Amino acid sequence: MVRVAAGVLRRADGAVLLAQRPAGKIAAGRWEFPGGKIEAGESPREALERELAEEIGVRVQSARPLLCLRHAYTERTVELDTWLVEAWAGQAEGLENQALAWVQPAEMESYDVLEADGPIIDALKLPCALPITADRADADALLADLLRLAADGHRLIRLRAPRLSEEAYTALAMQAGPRLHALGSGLLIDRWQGVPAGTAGIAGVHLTAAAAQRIERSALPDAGWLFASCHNRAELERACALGAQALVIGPVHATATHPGAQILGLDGFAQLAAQANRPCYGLGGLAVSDAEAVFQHGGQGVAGISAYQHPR
Ligand SMILES: Nc1nc2c([nH]c(=O)n2[C@H]2C[C@H](O)[C@@H](COP(=O)(O)OP(=O)(O)OP(=O)(O)O)O2)c(=O)[nH]1
Ligand SMILES: [Mg+2]
Repeated sequence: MVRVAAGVLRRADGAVLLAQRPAGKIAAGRWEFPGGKIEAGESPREALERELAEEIGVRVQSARPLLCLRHAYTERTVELDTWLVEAWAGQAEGLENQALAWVQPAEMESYDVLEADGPIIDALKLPCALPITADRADADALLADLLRLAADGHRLIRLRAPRLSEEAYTALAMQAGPRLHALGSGLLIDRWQGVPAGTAGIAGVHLTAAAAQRIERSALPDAGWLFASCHNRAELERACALGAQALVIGPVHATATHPGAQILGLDGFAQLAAQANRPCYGLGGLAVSDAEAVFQHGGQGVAGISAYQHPR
């Protein structure tokens, strides 16, 4: 297995740096995040700093883990340890004659990026915060919660409302979606069958672990995000087999909402996330201020109900 460290330089406007692999290397002409093989005795972070200096002439000033994933190409398996770099010194230039491009994550479809990088692009498109609605029986109160979360700047909100009937849930999703969309936000819903495809503000589907067990892949919508919850290795494998693009893994810590559940701890979370090869949110007893610890354990960010109940 080839271990690789790669850096995602991200500017304040959200654009990230892609480099085109130069002639003479494997997959020449395809786009990638600058980086290269980790040498013997080097940590991933050291390799990142060396590769970015060698390939694009920048000195890393601050970086945090973004996503670590494995991908099997036909001749080799790579482990890509990617880092989000938001502060660096120097102007990026292609020191190995590679073309460079600053690209918004939403516009990467027009670049022929290496196959392994799909989940990295997902990680860049997805927010770090995933608020989940509190367990309420009143649809109007849920709508007010959704609008407040969107006004707080949340781009993606999980509508969890097990106490609503199927009808009430569907009506709420169809009413809230367009209003959230107008605020730059969107919903992940778990009862989508009655919601017309293409409804504004419906960003995707979230499968509970129980739903992921029983659903057929062919019953899933073919547009939008697919998220799934998991609590252990078997559920994680099921979610990945269904093609979930992002996972919500928990409980990381004890929570009042799910007493009696098997607590993973941050280390248990990290072990599962390391198997996932896609963005993973930690859920359960985490606060917004735990995001950094979640990043350090290989996660995308913090999912939660109480974490986001007060304005940030
Ligand atoms: N840098 C980088 N490599 C990637 C990405 N995605 C991906 O599959 N890879 C693969 C391609 C290569 O097989 C491997 C990186 O090796 P490399 O050829 O860039 O290694 P290097 O910079 O040390 O170059 P070399 O001197 O050994 O040729 O990882 C990516 O986004 N960035
Ligand atoms: Mg390289």
